[in-house]
Amino acid sequence: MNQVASLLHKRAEDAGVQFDSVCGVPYTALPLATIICSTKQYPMLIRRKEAKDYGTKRIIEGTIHPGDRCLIVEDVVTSGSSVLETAEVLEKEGLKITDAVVLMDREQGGSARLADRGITLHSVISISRLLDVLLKSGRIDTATSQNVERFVQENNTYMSAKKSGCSAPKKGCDDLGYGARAGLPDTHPLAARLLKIMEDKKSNLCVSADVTRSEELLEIAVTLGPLICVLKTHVDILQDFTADVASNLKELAVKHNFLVFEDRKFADIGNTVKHQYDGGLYRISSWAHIINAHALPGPGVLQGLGAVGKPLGHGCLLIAQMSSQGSLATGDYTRAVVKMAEDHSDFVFGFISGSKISDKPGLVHMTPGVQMQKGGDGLGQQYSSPEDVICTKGSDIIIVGRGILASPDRLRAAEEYRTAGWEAYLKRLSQAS
Ligand SMILES: O=c1ccn([C@@H]2O[C@H](COP(=O)(O)O)[C@@H](O)[C@H]2O)c(=O)[nH]1
Repeated sequence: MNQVASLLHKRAEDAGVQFDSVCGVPYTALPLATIICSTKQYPMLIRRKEAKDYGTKRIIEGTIHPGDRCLIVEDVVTSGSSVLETAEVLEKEGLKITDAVVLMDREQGGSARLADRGITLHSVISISRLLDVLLKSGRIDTATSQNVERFVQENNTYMSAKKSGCSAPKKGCDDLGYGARAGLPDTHPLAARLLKIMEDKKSNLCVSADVTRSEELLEIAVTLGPLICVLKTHVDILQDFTADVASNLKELAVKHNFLVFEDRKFADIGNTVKHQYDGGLYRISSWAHIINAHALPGPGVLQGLGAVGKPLGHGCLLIAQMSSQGSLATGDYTRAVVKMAEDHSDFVFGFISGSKISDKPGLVHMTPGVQMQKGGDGLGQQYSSPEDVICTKGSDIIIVGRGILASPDRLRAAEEYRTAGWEAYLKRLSQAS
């Protein structure tokens, strides 16, 4: 208890928090607040959960000086509601509550909810940092860490509270349809074009045309073109690529109104990726509307790619999460990618991610690892269903490869995925309204 109390005090001190008194959230944090006040000589306020029915009948014990700043102390924060309840009681007594300090932030929306109410949350440790430490020291395995990560992402109390309270279409709300998002002033022109295609074609299906012969690639574009919003390629797995393949693909994209996405996953310094995008055998920038990049090298990768792609009106997706088992793109890394995307919104228009990770309605989320049935491919790929990806996880586009390519009737399979993706989107809209 002494160690924890000392860490909490140090956290507040390091953050430069100014306060006149301390109040612990009942009950677990009461002894922590007591130790801080006793060792560091602060006046302590005690919040009763229920007023006594005799004596002073006060709900706050201690000497109250209206206008004083009181620091709230808590052990674990999930939704932030206990901290808020305590803050409300203290504020009614005229105290100012600007900061709270907590041992562990479970990163399920508490910090955002408190920030909405003008309270900054300072945590000694977050759940993602705790997972990193436990994983690195061999105390938990990767699967456990990923399960917890997924649970945290899927149980964000702030996002779901916002969802249920979202009545009118406004920026950041989940009930904005693809078409409405296309028309927002902050939406990147390429994202606007894509969202409009999706609305017009009633399709949030991207087919991943992972084939090794150009003829088959073009055949997929011809047959499935009318059903899809994006055709994704891995040009470097083609055995017989020529410049003609690229120009045929461009023509088919115009004819069937889809965008071409080369899944090149650039991940080098700016100067190198610039050449890889613009030159070489494939001259990717001359035919792909969309490319993607890892954020690992830092913003230089976007400077290099942007120097080529921006003048051409192209756009880039940042890889914030991966569908493969054991992926290291989680937690703090994913959050840093979201920040990088938001800081480079003149070129980055969305993410490769397993779920919706940014509330900015102009950003598009595309999710690979999709098949009708959950499962894997034995080589690390993990599959979720269209319903799960679009409706539950709030992503925008399903990326489907072998779920369609391995079918004896690719057209029928693509239509099934298009329908499943679109119905999941309509269900999401109806739940939000
Ligand atoms: O995290 C990622 C990023 C990219 N992919 C790519 O998507 C397709 C998926 O193909 P399936 O046949 O549907 O498994 C493939 O081109 C991957 O390179 C991904 O799967 N996961």
